[in-house]
Amino acid sequence: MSGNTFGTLFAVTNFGESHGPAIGCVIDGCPPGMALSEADIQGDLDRRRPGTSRHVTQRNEPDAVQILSGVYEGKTTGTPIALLIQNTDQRSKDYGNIAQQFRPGHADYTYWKKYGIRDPRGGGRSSARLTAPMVAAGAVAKKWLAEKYGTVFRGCMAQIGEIVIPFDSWEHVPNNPFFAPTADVSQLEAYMDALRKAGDSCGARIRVTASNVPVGLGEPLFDKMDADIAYAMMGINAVKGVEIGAGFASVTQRGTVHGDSITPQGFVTNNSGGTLGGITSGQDLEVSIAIKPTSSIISPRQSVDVNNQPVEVITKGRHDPCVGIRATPIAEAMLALVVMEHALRNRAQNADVGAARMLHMSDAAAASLQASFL
Ligand SMILES: C=C(O[C@@H]1CC(C(=O)O)=C[C@@H](OP(=O)(O)O)[C@H]1O)C(=O)O
Repeated sequence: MSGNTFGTLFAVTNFGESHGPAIGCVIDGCPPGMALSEADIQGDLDRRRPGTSRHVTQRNEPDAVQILSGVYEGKTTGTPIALLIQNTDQRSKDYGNIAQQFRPGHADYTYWKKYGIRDPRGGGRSSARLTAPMVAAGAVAKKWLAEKYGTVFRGCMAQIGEIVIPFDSWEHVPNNPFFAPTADVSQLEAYMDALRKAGDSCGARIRVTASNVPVGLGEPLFDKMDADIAYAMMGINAVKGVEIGAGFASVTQRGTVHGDSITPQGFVTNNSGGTLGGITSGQDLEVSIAIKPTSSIISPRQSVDVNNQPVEVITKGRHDPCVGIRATPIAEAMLALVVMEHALRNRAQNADVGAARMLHMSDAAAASLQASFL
């Protein structure tokens, strides 16, 4: 395995480079019979695409998706779904110097050391552009899960650099370039304008949730739901931390506080982040990720070239001063792929009883259904 496929039952194989002719993915394992068109996928790609505000890279890609296979007369056929996104706005001359040098904090160094060859144009295979096919695949998973269980995925920016963003309402998220859940983003705009002028970059914290998640997804020892979420989130470029539920705040919580009380009406709090023992509880999945500052910045930094000679690296070209600004739809997509994988897995092992519980039947009703299967 060479690390380009995510998932097993809903397997997404990602291909392409930032400045090659196209990028895309092949989804193998999508259940048949679901209505699917490009329009179902394009909305999320539009939310992620570059060039949409002054706060992100000015590379202008339409990221128009084309379905090449796996759909007949508007429905998935159960065969591989190939999704293609053309690259149309490459400017490879910006990468002339970088081809021989290593940007501090970038995969340039490790790709070169590992393979002895790399496509440096736009970051090549290590480019954050390769998140676009995952967003496309995630849109397919989101659609299936919405139709089957009513599952809804939402994300927002919780912090940019030093600025903690208050959560006012999900309604604000689509109305500003930051995916901020608040109406007034003037402070964020001023912060980013100053950062860009200073030739520097910053990190971000992104929150992503899933509601109406079926109960019982996730496996007992390994392949826990939370373990797979962490694996998926760490697969996103520039992610350096993942929290589930209370996350690192659990360190200072007491057991009397952390354990979510259960009433006949349900859980009182959600410190667990929607998983207990690695298995979904039916509460919302609550995930938070830390994204590091972009490594491609114009400010000069100390490094070496491919001959190990000292150089001062200055990264020219079009870059995101904060890759976190466009990360919200990516995190939603990766969470959807994890839930999709586990939904199919649970269906395979536990179809009858699992289905009853997933539909939120009472334990007594599920037990009587179970008895009828034996
Ligand atoms: C194109 C995208 O982001 C790119 C991610 C990226 C990198 O090194 O990760 C470098 C830049 O590429 P280029 O120099 O070709 O403009 C970004 O614009 C995208 O996300 O679609």
